[in-house]
Amino acid sequence: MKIPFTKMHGLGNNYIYIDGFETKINEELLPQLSQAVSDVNTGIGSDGLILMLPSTNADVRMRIFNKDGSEAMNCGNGLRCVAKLAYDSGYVPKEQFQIEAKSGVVEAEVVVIDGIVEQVTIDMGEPILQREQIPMVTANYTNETVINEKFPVGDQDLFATAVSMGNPHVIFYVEDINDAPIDTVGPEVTSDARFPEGVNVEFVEVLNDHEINFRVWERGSGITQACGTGACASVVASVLNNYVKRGESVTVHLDGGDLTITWEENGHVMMKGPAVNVAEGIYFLKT
Ligand SMILES: N[C@H](CCC[C@H](N)C(=O)O)C(=O)O
Repeated sequence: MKIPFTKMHGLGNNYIYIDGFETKINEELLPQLSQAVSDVNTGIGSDGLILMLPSTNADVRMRIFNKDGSEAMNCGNGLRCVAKLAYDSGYVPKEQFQIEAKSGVVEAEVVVIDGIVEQVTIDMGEPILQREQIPMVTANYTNETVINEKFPVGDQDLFATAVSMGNPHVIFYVEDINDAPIDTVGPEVTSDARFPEGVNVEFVEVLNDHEINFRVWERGSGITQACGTGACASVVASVLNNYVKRGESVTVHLDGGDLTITWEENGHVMMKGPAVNVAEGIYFLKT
């Protein structure tokens, strides 16, 4: 089966995008298709697979699968690229529209310069802070939320802040992002039993009250160049820990570049950043 695709990235967080309006794929094949296309040796090479699909609740729908084939509830970089793809494809001939993710419907706005979508703003909605909804399970806890809570990992006492953007994130603060134990703590915590659905693991260095450095070990994909939902969760966590201010924009420096995130006074988290086309092609699915 020949499958047309577009490879796109948001700050280096790259996915294989399939236009589900044109190409119909048996959805039972999607997890293994994500694994196959993500493989840099035998596939195309990516952090996973994203489908742009018709929606009855919004202008378009996004489904996102990680490199390991697991389906995720949300993807910030993916939403920006789906917005670009939907606008460029002509399916959504307007600059403000809605996208349905598994976690819910978000508002998107594309910034078009000389006919090209360069930047996209997504209203990511409200973060989820109640530990049982993250979900995070811990014995005899006292607070409903998880803010700078002792979180033993091996023989280390780390301190965790947990936030969901529809998908689960745990944030650890470090003195220097270059020393973040991403290769050890990342894989260990992402499948920790205290997170029954797994978790995206973020490390944050606070530079000042409007700038943070950020690295991520993503659930289902490992280290990526950027994580949009993770950047949103990290700004929320930084407000909760009094490092940055509610209602003020924060520049998040990720491996792949910068995102501008604001946790607005109305409770919504706004994310602004680029979406880039890399290539178009045909993938030969062996069935
Ligand atoms: N690995 C994530 C999904 C991708 C999120 C990330 N790429 C983003 O831009 O938000 C999860 O399993 O929840």
